[in-house]
Amino acid sequence: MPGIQVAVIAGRYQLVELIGRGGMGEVWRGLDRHTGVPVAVKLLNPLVSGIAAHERFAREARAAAQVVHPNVVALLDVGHDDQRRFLVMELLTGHNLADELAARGPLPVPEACALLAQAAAGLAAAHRAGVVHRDVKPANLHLTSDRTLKVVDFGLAHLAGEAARLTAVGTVVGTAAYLAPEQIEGSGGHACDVYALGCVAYELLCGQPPFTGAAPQVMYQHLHHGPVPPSRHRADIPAELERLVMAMLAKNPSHRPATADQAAHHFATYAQHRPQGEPGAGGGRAPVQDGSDSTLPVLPPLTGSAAPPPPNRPDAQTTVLPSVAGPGAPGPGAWTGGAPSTGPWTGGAPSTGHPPARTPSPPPPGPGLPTGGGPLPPPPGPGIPPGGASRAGDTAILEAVPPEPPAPPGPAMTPPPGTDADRDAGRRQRRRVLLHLALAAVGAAIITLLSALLFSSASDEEKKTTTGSSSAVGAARPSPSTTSSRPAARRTPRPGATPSTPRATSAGQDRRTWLVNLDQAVDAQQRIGNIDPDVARKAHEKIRKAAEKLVEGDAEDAGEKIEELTRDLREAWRKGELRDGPLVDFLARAGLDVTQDPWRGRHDRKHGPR
Ligand SMILES: Nc1ncnc2c1ncn2[C@@H]1O[C@H](COP(=O)(O)OP(=O)(O)OP(=O)(O)O)[C@@H](O)[C@H]1O
Repeated sequence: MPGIQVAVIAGRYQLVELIGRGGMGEVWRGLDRHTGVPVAVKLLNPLVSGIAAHERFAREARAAAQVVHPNVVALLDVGHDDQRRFLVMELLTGHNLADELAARGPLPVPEACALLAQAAAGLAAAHRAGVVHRDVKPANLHLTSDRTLKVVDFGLAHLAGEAARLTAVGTVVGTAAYLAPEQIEGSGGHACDVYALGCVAYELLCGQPPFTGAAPQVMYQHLHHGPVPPSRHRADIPAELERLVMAMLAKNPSHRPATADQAAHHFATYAQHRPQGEPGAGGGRAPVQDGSDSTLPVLPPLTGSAAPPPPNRPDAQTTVLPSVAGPGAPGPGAWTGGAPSTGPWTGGAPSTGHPPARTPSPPPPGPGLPTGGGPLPPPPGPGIPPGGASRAGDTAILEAVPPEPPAPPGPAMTPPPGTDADRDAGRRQRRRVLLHLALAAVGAAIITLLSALLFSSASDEEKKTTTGSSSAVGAARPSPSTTSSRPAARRTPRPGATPSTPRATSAGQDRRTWLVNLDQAVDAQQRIGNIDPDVARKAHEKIRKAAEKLVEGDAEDAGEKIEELTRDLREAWRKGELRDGPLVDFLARAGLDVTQDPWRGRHDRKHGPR
C-alpha cells in the first residue's frame, strides 16, 4: 500500500506478511508485540478510499466490537496510526466458503448443514447484539483450518439505534445474489440475513445460488420469483431440509424462520443426518445453539429427481445498488414478533416451489421524505463488463428492478394459469412493477433536486464561467416517462436553463448522502477500470473536500468543489481518461453529463473509449 513506511503499527502491531487486499485496504498477518500473539491487521488505504470507505471501516469496527461469539471473527483493537486507520482481528487460518465451493462444488448434506449451523449461530449472536450483517455470502464466511466457521466483514452492517445509514438515499448495499426482497426495496432487519443465509444454503447444497444471471435480473427474481426447489438440483436433499431452505427464502420476512437461532438449531440437526446405507458421513462441527425452537424436525425419506447440471455461479462481490424505497431500516419489531401463523415454515404447508404471497411492500415514504429509487432504469449498468451482460455478483450501480422482466420462470415457479388466484397474483405483480417504476421516477426527480440544491449554491460568477453544469441540472431532469427509456446520460443539457431549488431544508444530510453516492460511483468506476487512477484520486479528493465543506456548513464552497470536479471529469472524458461507466451514468442521472460539452454537444475524444 502506498504510504506504508514502517512495519509496526501504533508501536505494537508488527506487520509480518500481506494476506490480501480488499476494497478498503489491506489485511496483514501481524504480531502483537505486547502479547506475542499472531493477529490480523486491517489497514484502511487513505489514497483509494473515500468518505464512504471511512464510514464503512468505522462501521466494521463498531459492529464487530459488539459481537463476541466463536462463529464471528473477534475484533481485538482499533485505532489510527499517522493517517492510517487500522483494525486488529484474530488471525484466521484457512479460506472462505466461496473458495471451498469453487474447489469442491456442492457439499455433502451433513457437512453443508454443519457449516450453515455455525454461520447461523454467528449471525444469531450478531442479531442479539443488535447488529444486522447485510452482506452474508460465501466470501464472508471464513472456514478455519479446524473447520470452525467465522462470519467476517461487518463493513456493511446495520447497528440498532443507528440513525443514519451508510448507504445514500436510493441505494442498497449488498451482493445481488444474496439480497433479500425487502433489502432491495430499501428496508429490512435481521430477516435479511436469514434470507441471505438461505441463499448460501442453497448454493452449498446445489452449487449455485437460487437466482443467477445479470444483477438486475437476479434482483427481479428475488422480488418476484420463487426458487427452484433444491431437490430438483440433487436427489439426496431431505424434504425437511428443503423446506427449511425454501422457508428461509420466503419473500415475506415473517414466513422465514423467526430467528437465525432457529435456523442454526435445525441445520445442526440435519448435520447429524446420515443417508440410509451410508455409515457415518462426516459432518464437521455443528454446535447446537440456544435456539427457541426445541422441536426437532423429523427427517422424511429421501426424494428423488434428476439433477440438472448447475450453471456457472456468478462471482459474488459486494455491490452498491439503487433501491426502490426510502432510507432507514426498520427495527426488528417492524417485521418480527413471534412465529407466523401461516407460511411455508410454520404453517406446515408442503413445499410447492411457488413463491409465497407477498405481503404489501413497505410503504413508500411520504411526500417530502428523501425517497430512494434509482433515477432511471438501467442502461446496461455500470457493472456490466465490457462486451457482456452484467452478472449478479458484478460491481454495479443498477436499478433495483429491471425495466423488463427477465425470461419467464420455469413451470415449477409459475402457478397454472386461469384461476382467480393466478389473476390476482398477476394483478399484484403488475401493481408492484408499476409501483417500482413510479418510485424510480420519484427517485430520479429527487436525486436531481438534491444535485440542484448542491450546485445552485455556486456563485453567479462561477455559473457564468463554468461549462453550464448548474444549468444542466434543471434541464436534464428526467420525467417519469423516462423510467423505461435510456438514461439522461445521453440527453443534451439545455444551456441557460435554471435549476429549480427545492424548499426542503434538510438538505445538509441529503447533500452529504449525494456525495457518498458520488464517491461510491467513483469507486465503482475504478473497479471496472474506466478511469485514469490519477483522475479517480483527484475526484475522491474533491469529494472529500466538498464533504468537509458541508460539515463546516459551507454549502457554497462544497458546490464549487463539485463544479470543479465536473469540469475535471469533462476534460478527462475529452482526453479519453474517463470512459463509460457508473460514474458517468451517475452524474448524467443527476443532470451533469460529462460526456457533453453543453455548448457544442458531445465531446470528440482524443482517444477511443476502449
Ligand atoms: N481476520 C483475518 N484473518 C486472516 N485473513 C483475513 C482476516 N480478515 C480478512 N482476511 C483476508 O484478507 C483479505 C482482504 O480482506 P478484506 O476484508 O479487506 O477484503 P475483502 O473482504 O476481500 O473485500 P471487501 O472488504 O472489499 O469486501 C481477504 O483475503 C480475507 O480473507
